[in-house]
Amino acid sequence: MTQIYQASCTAPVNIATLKYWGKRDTKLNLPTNSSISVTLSQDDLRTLTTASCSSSFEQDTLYLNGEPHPIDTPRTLACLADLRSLRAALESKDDKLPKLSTFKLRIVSENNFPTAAGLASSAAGFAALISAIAKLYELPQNSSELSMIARKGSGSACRSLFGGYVAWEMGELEDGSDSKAVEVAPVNHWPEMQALICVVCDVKKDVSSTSGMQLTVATSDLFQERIKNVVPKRFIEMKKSIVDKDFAKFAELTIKDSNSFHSCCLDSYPPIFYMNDTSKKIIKLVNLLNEAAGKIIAAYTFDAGPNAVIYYLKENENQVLGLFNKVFGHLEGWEKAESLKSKFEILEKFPIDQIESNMEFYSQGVSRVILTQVGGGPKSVDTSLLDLETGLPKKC
Ligand SMILES: Nc1ncnc2c1ncn2[C@@H]1O[C@H](COP(=O)(O)OP(=O)(O)OP(=O)(O)O)[C@@H](O)[C@H]1O
Ligand SMILES: C[C@@](O)(CCOP(=O)(O)OP(=O)(O)O)CC(=O)O
Repeated sequence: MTQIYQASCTAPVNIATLKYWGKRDTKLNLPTNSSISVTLSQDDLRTLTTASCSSSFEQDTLYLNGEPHPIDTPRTLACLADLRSLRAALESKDDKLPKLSTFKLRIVSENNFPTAAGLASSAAGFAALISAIAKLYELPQNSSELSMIARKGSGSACRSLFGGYVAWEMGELEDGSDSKAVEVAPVNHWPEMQALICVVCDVKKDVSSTSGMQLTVATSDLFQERIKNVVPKRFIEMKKSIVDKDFAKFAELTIKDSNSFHSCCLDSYPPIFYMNDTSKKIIKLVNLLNEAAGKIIAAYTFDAGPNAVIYYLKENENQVLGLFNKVFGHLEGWEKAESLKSKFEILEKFPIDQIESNMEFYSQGVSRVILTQVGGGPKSVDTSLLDLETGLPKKC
């Protein structure tokens, strides 16, 4: 039987605290502003990808969650072309290397969370795909270099090449060779960062990020102010807040940036709405919580959809989860917090009567919660999703 070469990697989801919104080059996914994100733990949300190649494979194929998935999209093809050309360069220098760059690829991938549900599956998906192929090809490129390939798959995917706190530097060059992800701080610099995700029940968004940001770039005046004057300053301040582990500052900037991004969506013509009434209820709960605490202990942020991600520190877990468990405690996702529940509390100054008397209203609209935290970057793993006997995805 012809030899099958294979390698597997996992990669995380990242949720931006300073949003990427707008492209200056749609083909290369070059952004109009720099952005910052927190990488979330792969214990809770991760993609596992096995990349394989063989001279016996007749075409490039991708299986996602057990089903064949299109691989011939311009973005995926751009990623594969870059990786193959880096491998070809190695092969041209060393005759002994097998000519993997000429073989067709078979990629098998699984997300352990809902795909295309506004939970950044494309970011984890492209980061895992690039990491697994780079491992298969034994490429020497570092994470920043690989992030530039992931960026061509999906802009935000470039930040999933790192763990911890990550910046995507927008760069200036036309060929995108300076538009890459870099580490702001590793997980262990500020491991106390937690994230509560409220998955809001909704149909698939009707305006994709890609088309939404193009509409904003073309029509929003507010957006010009955002990229010229707001984000450049915020980028520096947010990096500093991470280095200083200044949660109040980090949280304020995160909240303001989510608001600014959604304002630009509303200012687009015709307007784009990603948040819904449930999202607004969650914003209200976070605001009331921070007011009751007398300082910012929780920061909400929303991507191009209604799901809320709430960042908070471990030291405020009982107060933050106490409130959200009160409202959404009936939902799936609290199993992880079982041992903490006895310590959950409602802050004395929190107007809980207001919420309790309207509980039906507040508790509706969320389908599940995910409790997670800051986590590490892509990992090389031995687990393979490929059945070497059949050359097909393993049956789970
Ligand atoms: N594991 C994966 N491997 C390769 N591609 C993937 C993988 N997971 C997701 N994708 C690609 O990303 C697409 C989903 O991206 P989409 O932007 O619609 O949703 P999302 O990333 O989950 O949500 P959002 O971008 O709003 O956070 C999938 O249809 C698929 O093409
Ligand atoms: C709101 C965002 O989540 C937008 C993400 O946009 P994508 O990275 O999904 O867009 P493409 O580059 O077109 O694939 C903000 C962010 O993650 O920074």
